[in-house]
Amino acid sequence: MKKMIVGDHIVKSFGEGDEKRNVLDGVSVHINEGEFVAVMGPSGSGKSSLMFALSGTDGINDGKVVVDGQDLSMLGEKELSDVRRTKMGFVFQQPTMLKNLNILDNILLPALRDNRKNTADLTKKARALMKRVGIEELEKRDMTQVSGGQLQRAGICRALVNNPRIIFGDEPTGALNSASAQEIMDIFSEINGEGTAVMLVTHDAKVAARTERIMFMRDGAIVSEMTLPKYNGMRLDDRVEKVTAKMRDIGI
Ligand SMILES: Nc1ncnc2c1ncn2[C@@H]1O[C@H](COP(=O)(O)OP(=O)(O)OP(=O)(O)O)[C@@H](O)[C@H]1O
Repeated sequence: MKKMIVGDHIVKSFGEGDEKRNVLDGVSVHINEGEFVAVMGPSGSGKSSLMFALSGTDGINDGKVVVDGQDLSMLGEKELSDVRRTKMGFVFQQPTMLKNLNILDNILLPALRDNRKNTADLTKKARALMKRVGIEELEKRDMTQVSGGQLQRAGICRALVNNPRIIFGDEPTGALNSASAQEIMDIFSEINGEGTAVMLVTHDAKVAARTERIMFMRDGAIVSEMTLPKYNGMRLDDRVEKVTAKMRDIGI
């Protein structure tokens, strides 16, 4: 399997002098093309920092991150932002959307910054995505007129509109009730089934149990990993039990 992203001895630190602390302490990790992975671990263990490092969102202090053979530290700001815009999509716990724009325009906003793309084509793509995730009726509403689950669906459309090769999700179901969370996970599974890699940071064993590889972090390091067969919609409870047993074993 081809590696899409490789992190090699990543060190990320905050603070100066005696206060200096490594939040990523020499982490080596990879994500394969089309893979579905989760990162779990206690609060403050470095999960989001790892995601920000692997996506080139944040610089690192040592080690390197290579995306499709390109060492991110060798790229200028413009090239780095091109890599992020063309290859990556981002979904957060609370989608940040502008209040004065409707849902459709919010979905289109980041993509339209890339003026090489045609607005009509992008709009068509955005509408197709909205239909697919079941929010096609909502394009004229603003973010205060939709539910949390609908807003997150819009966030996923926004992340997908540029056809990324990987979606990074930082607690994408964290603000949702459990039924909406599972529906959002159905969408991630579908996207992944079409070949897009997905990396989710989550506290929720039910979310992680949908993926095929889980990395467990503690104190800025990956302390354990488990793999699961691709989820086929069956026996989620058994998978969740395996994940929680592993968490108990390693004490997180
Ligand atoms: N900008 C920053 N300045 C200083 N410390 C930071 C900064 N960003 C993160 N940290 C610290 O780095 C550590 C790791 O944070 P990170 O957000 O990666 O953890 P996490 O595992 O994602 O936590 P959570 O599950 O609570 O989101 C934490 O101790 C956090 O306080």
